[in-house]
Amino acid sequence: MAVEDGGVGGDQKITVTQIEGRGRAVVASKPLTAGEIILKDSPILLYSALPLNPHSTSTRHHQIQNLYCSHCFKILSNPLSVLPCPLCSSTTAFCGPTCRSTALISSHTPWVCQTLTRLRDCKFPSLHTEELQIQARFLVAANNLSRVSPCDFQTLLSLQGGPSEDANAVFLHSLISSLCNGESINFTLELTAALLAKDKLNAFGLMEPFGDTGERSVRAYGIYPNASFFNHDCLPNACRFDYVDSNNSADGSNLDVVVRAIHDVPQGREICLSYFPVNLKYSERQRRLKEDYGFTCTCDRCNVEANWSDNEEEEEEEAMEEDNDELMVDSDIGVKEVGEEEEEDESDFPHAYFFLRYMCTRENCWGTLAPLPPSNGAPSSVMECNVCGNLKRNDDGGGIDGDDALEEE
Ligand SMILES: C[S@@+](CC[C@H](N)C(=O)[O-])C[C@H]1O[C@@H](n2cnc3c(N)ncnc32)[C@H](O)[C@@H]1O
Repeated sequence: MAVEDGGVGGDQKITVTQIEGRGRAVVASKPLTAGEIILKDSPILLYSALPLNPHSTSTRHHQIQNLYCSHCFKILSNPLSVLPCPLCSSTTAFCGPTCRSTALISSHTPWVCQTLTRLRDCKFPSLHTEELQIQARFLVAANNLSRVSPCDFQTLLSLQGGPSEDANAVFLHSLISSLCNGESINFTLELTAALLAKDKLNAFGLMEPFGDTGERSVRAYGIYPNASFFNHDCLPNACRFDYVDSNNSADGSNLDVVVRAIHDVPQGREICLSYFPVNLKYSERQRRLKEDYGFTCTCDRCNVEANWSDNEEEEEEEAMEEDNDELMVDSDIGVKEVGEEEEEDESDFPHAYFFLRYMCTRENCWGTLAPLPPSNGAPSSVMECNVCGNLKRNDDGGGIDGDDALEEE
């Protein structure tokens, strides 16, 4: 394992290392305590997850159009301070003068404004899929980045993902080139395809607040160059938080992502995130990792579950849906009530402990729990869910009781 550089973001808690078969990987350069902040990272590029023409897709999108600041992506809570874009006022709004003036020279330049308006107005039926519209938004943002911040654009180019045959790239490349009438910089088809691949492999979704329906929808996508180095594990030892609506937007820090250790991590251990909710079953995880990220996962959990029968997979899923109170490992049914006999071989389901301790018990949430950051080196006994934000006290006697839920901050 060769160390590529001395640390990420000047923080010597972690190093980026090349691991055969996994590419670049983040490794703990010292022992990390549960809850410790491993990385705070700011985006080099952000774009809305709303389709260009919300009317052409779903009512939900129609309803939430213009609910967010187009620069800092905070909810527009004060209608009196909302300012429209001077050029495309009907589709773009900002939470105040600071976001508007910053956006006009960075994320929403006149070129972006004009190109998005042309894309919205164009009548290509093939642009009527949500996927293409969101990819078009990304390509416009990436093209703009190459003009306003060439250095960040080079960073984007350094991320994982190369050109491949991609029908969407062919269509979007020709569409954006024709709409720009030569005003687009030299984005070749190959570069367009590579950028779309980088977006697919590296973009993080900034999620809508957790709703009662349990539906997880994305508000915006961001490219976080350092957070992009984390590889995937189906039982991660770190998870990612964002605080778009609660943190300060004046300095852009509301858009930062924070990666925290879920439990203690020894020096030299690779630090991994899960690229999706941990409750997905084996076949679904393998399918998504292959189709979306191009690899076959061979993590400890997958190695165990690869030998399970379909029945066992379904039983694990059912077990995770049960109330998690007072459950223990059981090799046949995944989990069992405390007090039942414990004769079975726990190696068949070694990750039951993870679900009991680190999976949010709120209905339909499936978020991951990590302790709050330690204070004076002592680990916190309060766990925070990275999806719904709930705080729960961890009694450390095994298990987290729903009755211990704390008020959300
Ligand atoms: C967000 S990038 C992670 C950093 C990447 N390894 C790099 O070199 O930049 C995602 C890509 O990393 C690789 N990767 C992530 N997790 C992996 C794993 N568990 N096993 C093998 N490859 C993995 C895959 O190529 C995936 O498409």
